[in-house]
Amino acid sequence: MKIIVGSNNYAKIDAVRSNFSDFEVMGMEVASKVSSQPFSDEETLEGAINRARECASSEKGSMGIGLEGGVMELENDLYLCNWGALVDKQENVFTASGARIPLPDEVAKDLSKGKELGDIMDEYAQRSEIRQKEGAIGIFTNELVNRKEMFEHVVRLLKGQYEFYYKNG
Ligand SMILES: O=P(O)(O)OP(=O)(O)OP(=O)(O)OC[C@H]1O[C@@H](n2cnc3c(O)ncnc32)[C@H](O)[C@@H]1O
Ligand SMILES: [Mg+2]
Repeated sequence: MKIIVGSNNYAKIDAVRSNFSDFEVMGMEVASKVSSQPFSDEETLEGAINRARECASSEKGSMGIGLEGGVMELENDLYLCNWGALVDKQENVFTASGARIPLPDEVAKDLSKGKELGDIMDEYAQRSEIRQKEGAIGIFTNELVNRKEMFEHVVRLLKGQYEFYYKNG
């Protein structure tokens, strides 16, 4: 069976591949239909679902997975937040969220000026393409948890719910 991931970001595609080794997994750029930098759980989740739906409907018989990164405000801090959605061939939608950590004030300040986190992180850490590699979560956890690992956990939560649903059908 085929799984289409709504992104060309390696951190996302590899997170799906490592959980679905017996599936054909491919990435595809789709519209999240939310802002490129989501600013709440609701918006981030919506982006993940939109991506998954578009992937699933792009090819009959395939499953779609959408993974979306965003930030959300809590107790005067901005937290990294991540959401995933899996849409199966019957159009059932499964959702799960990922780990969250607070962002330093200077990063939060740049975000509120309208910059995208991916760009802020490259500037902050003087590296390139952090979004496809360790991610902000990797930088701020001393690389104990990188972006692929974080998404792997989200994908496992999606896969597990999908399996549970069909087992208990
Ligand atoms: O190509 P797509 O799939 O859109 O991948 P992306 O890296 O842009 O990722 P998202 O759209 O899911 O995330 C929204 C924004 O937040 C950034 N972002 C989110 N989590 C991040 C992380 O852990 N490290 C670096 N950037 C992150 C990301 O680069 C975007 O600017
Ligand atoms: Mg993006």
